[in-house]
Amino acid sequence: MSDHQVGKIKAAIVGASGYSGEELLRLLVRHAQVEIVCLTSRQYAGRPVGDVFPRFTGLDLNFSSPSIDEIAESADVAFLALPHGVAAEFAIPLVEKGVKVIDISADFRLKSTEKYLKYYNAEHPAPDLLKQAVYGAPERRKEEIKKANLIACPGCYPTSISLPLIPLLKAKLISSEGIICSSMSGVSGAGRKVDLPFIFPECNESVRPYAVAGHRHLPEIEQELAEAAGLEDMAINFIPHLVPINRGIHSTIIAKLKEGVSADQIRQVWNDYYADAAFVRVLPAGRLADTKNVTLTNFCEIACVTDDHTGNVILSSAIDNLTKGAAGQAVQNMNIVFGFDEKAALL
Ligand SMILES: NC(=O)C1=CN([C@@H]2O[C@H](COP(=O)(O)OP(=O)(O)OC[C@H]3O[C@@H](n4cnc5c(N)ncnc54)[C@H](OP(=O)(O)O)[C@@H]3O)[C@@H](O)[C@H]2O)C=CC1
Ligand SMILES: CC(=O)N[C@@H](CCC(=O)OP(=O)(O)O)C(=O)O
Repeated sequence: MSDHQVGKIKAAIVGASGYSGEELLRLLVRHAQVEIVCLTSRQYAGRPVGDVFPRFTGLDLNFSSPSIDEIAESADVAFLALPHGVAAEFAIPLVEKGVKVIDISADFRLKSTEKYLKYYNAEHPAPDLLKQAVYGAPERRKEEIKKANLIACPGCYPTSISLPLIPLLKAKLISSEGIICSSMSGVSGAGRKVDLPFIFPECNESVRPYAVAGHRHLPEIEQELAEAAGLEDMAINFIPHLVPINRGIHSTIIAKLKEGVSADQIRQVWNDYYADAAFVRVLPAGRLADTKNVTLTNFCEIACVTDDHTGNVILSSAIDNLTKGAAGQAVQNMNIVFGFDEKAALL
């Protein structure tokens, strides 16, 4: 048994004044084995957390300016809820100083630095560290996560798309060609900032696609699907939409079924693959995924309908972008790294 299993571990939330940071705080304050020692924000440094997030009024914690030395001195684990590019600047010294880093940004998700350059319009900020990073999908990388010093939490859209598709690609129930993913995200996915396209009158009463055929999550989704299919590369269509809800992602995925595969077989393969998964809910025939059933939870719901007319299967998945799509998955990863109950603070 490691020391961590007997006492509380000390956690820092770097970028605690954003939406993912707020969600990390919501989850970690109720974690019996975690003490929050540091919450960073440049704008709100010195202010009590309840000033910024009134729901935490009375919690005896203040924001502080981000300082790598202070984080390294006080914390066993640091959650990076920072913009991509900035996260790597913190990850490099923190990993070096022996802090476990759980990164919610996209900096360490892509194995290919060429793809990072193409989709993030920047040279990869830490190519050497990238080799150490483990893609933190608990349903398929638990053993690697246990040993990791740096975890790259999957993106929100990739989580909602990979969870239903990966078991079907592995079992070869669907073709790896011609997959179409149409996803809808709530506005909190864009972060806690004032930006014209995301203010209320611009998004309310509106449903709009964006970044079609070039969204930065496309290479991440393709990377994970190709690995499951045993291929070097894969190409899919991914069409994200912004919808006027605060939280939640729903993905509708269309794939060509292999001859004779039934919806019951798909559910059986999912149930087998996810038999030990704490947060994947396979829905029975007749039900489709609904964001309202996963809001403020770490669950991903998955469901399917086969279409005899086209020979396609239609998959439906739902997550909360801030929980399973960000902070919840990060806490799940922390639980695995430190040997806690994987569900701690998440049920
Ligand atoms: N929102 C979502 O649904 C999801 C977000 N993510 C990822 O998580 C990360 C955070 O996202 P989100 O919470 O939405 O973002 P927000 O914009 O809501 O918050 C960003 C946080 O980072 C801090 N910050 C920004 N720039 C710097 C900097 N240069 N140095 C130090 N701190 C900085 C901000 O605080 P301050 O300015 O006060 O310092 C704030 O606390 C991003 O990489 C995002 O892509 C991942 C999955 C889902
Ligand atoms: C609605 C919205 O804008 N969503 C964001 C994705 C959410 C996010 O922060 O993406 P990561 O998981 O990569 O961090 C976007 O499309 O860029």
